[in-house]
Amino acid sequence: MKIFSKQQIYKGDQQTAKKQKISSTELMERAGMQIFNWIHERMQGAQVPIHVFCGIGNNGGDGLVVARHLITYGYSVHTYVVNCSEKRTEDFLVNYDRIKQTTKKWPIMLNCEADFPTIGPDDIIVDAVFGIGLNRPPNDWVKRLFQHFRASKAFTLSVDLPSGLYPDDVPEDENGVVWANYTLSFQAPKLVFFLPDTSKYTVNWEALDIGIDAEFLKETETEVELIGKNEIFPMYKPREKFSNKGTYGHALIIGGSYGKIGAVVLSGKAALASGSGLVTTFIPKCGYIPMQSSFPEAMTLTDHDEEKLTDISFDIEPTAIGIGMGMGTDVKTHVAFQKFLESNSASLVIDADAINLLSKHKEDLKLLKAQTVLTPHPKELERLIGKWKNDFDKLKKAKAFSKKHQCVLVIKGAHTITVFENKMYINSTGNPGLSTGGTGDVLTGMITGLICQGYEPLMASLFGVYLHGKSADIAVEDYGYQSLTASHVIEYLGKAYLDLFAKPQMPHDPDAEEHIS
Ligand SMILES: NC(=O)C1=CN([C@@H]2O[C@H](COP(=O)(O)OP(=O)(O)OC[C@H]3O[C@@H](n4cnc5c(N)ncnc54)[C@H](OP(=O)(O)O)[C@@H]3O)[C@@H](O)[C@H]2O)[C@H](O)CC1
Ligand SMILES: [K+]
Repeated sequence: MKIFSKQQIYKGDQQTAKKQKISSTELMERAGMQIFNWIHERMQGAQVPIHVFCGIGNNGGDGLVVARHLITYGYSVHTYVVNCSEKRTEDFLVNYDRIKQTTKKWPIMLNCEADFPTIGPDDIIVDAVFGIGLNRPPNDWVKRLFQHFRASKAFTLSVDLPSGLYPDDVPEDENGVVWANYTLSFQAPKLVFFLPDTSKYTVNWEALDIGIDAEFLKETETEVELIGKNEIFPMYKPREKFSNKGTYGHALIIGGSYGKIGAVVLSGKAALASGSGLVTTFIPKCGYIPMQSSFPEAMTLTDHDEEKLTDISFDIEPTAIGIGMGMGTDVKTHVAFQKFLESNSASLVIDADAINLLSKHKEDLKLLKAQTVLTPHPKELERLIGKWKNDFDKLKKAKAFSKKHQCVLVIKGAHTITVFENKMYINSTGNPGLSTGGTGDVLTGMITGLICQGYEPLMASLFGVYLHGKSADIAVEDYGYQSLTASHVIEYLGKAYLDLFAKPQMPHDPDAEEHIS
C-alpha cells in the first residue's frame, strides 16, 4: 500500500474532484460520512456523550460533517470550534453553516482554557482540530486542550491524523499532540504511524477509502510503501515439480565464536526452512560437534581456530552468504572478514558483528558489491550511519547511505523499514514477542535462503521480513509474547508461507488485521 506525502494527498484531492466532477465540499462530505459510518456501526445509537473538537481548516470541516450526521442520528453530541486562528477554510465555513441549519445546539467557540468543557472518562472525543495542514506548534492553550483530552481518559478518535502531529516531521513537545486511541486516516496511513518517535500518538489506526481517483492511486510513485500480503504475494516463487536440492541454491552461513555457535545454528536452520536447497555453515572449530548434532541437515566447515574466525576460506560455490551472527569483532576476525570481502562474489547478507566491523572500519564499505543486504538493529545502524536528530533524519541518512554504497538496509524494529536508495518499505507483520535473542539471526538466515532461491536481494529482504513477522504472529497465538523464541519463528515459517494462500487481504487493510502500533 502506498503511503503518500502531504503534497501528494493535496494533489490527489484536486485530481479526484476534477475527474469525478465533484466539489471539494463533496469530497469532504464523503470523508466525514466515512468517519460517521465507522462510529455508527460500532455505537448503534448508544447515548454516550461524544465531544467533537473541530479546528478551523479542512480537518475541522471533516469534524463538522461527522458532528452533523451524529446529531441527525440522535447521538448525544457536543460540538466545539477550537478557535486557534482568524482564518477559516471555505469548506469549513460551508459545513459550519450546515450544522447550524441542522441543530439549534450550535458549535461552542473555545478561545482559552476557561472555555474547556468537562469530559468524562467514559465519553468519546472526536479529534478534528488539525490534520495534515499543521505547519507550526499549536498555541499554548491548544496544547493544554490536548492535555485536557489526555487527562480525561476518554476514548479519543482522531480524524486523519492525531492533531499536533505533522505528517512529515517529529513534534518537539509531546504535550502539543493528541494521544489517540484510534486514528481513521483517509485513503492510506501516514508514515508517522510507523516510526518509533511518533507511533505512540495512536494506539491503533485504520485507513478509510474515500474514493480518491483510481488512476492517481495507481500512477503516483510514492517514496514509502507499506508491505502487507497484497504486496508480498505477487513476489512468491512457486516450487517446480521437476526440481532438486540444487534448484534452490546453496546458502552459506558464516559466523559464531566460543559461546555463540547457537546464532549460526538458528540462522542456518532459518535459511533451510525458508526454502534454500542446501545449507553449509562455517564456524570456529569448537562449534563442530554442537552444530552437527543439533542441525543434521547442514554441512559444516570449520576455521582452523578453535574459538573464533581467523581464515574464511572454502571450496564450495554458495549462491548467497549470510555473515556476522555471533562472530565477535576480534582483530583476527576482522582481517579474515576483510579478506573474505575482497574475494567474495556471492550475494551477501551482513548482520550483527559483521556490521559492527564495517562501522569500525568504514574503508571496508567500498568492498561491498552492489545490492548487499545489511540488517542492523537501531544501535548497529547508529554505528554505521552516525547519530540522528529524529526518525526523519535517520531515514534521510539511511537513504544517503544506501545510495552511496548501493546496499539494501533492513532497519530492524517494531516496524522494520527496508531502505533501498530513495525508497522505503515498511513491514506490517511482527509483534513484541520478537524482542528476544536470536530472532535477528533467524531473519538473516531467511533472507539468505530466499536469495538462494532466486529472489532479488531487495525482494528477498521484503519477503523475508514479512514472513519472519508473520511466522511470529502465528506462533504467538500458541506461545504468547513472553514465551515466543527464535526457534518458534523457524518452526512456524511453514505456516507463514501457507498463510499467503489463506484468506485474501482486504484492499484497504494492509494485513487484514487490526493495526496496533
Ligand atoms: N484526501 C484527503 O485526505 C482529504 C482530506 N481532508 C481533510 O483535510 C485535512 C487537511 O486540511 P487543511 O485545511 O489543509 O489543514 P488542517 O485542517 O490540518 O489545518 C488548517 C490550517 O490551520 C493552520 N495552522 C497550521 N498550524 C497551525 C497552528 N499550529 N495553529 C493554528 N493554525 C494552524 C494552517 O493555515 P495557516 O494559513 O494559518 O498556515 C492550516 O492550513 C486533512 O487532514 C483531512 O482531514 C478533506 O476533508 C477530504 C480529502
Ligand atoms: K485530527
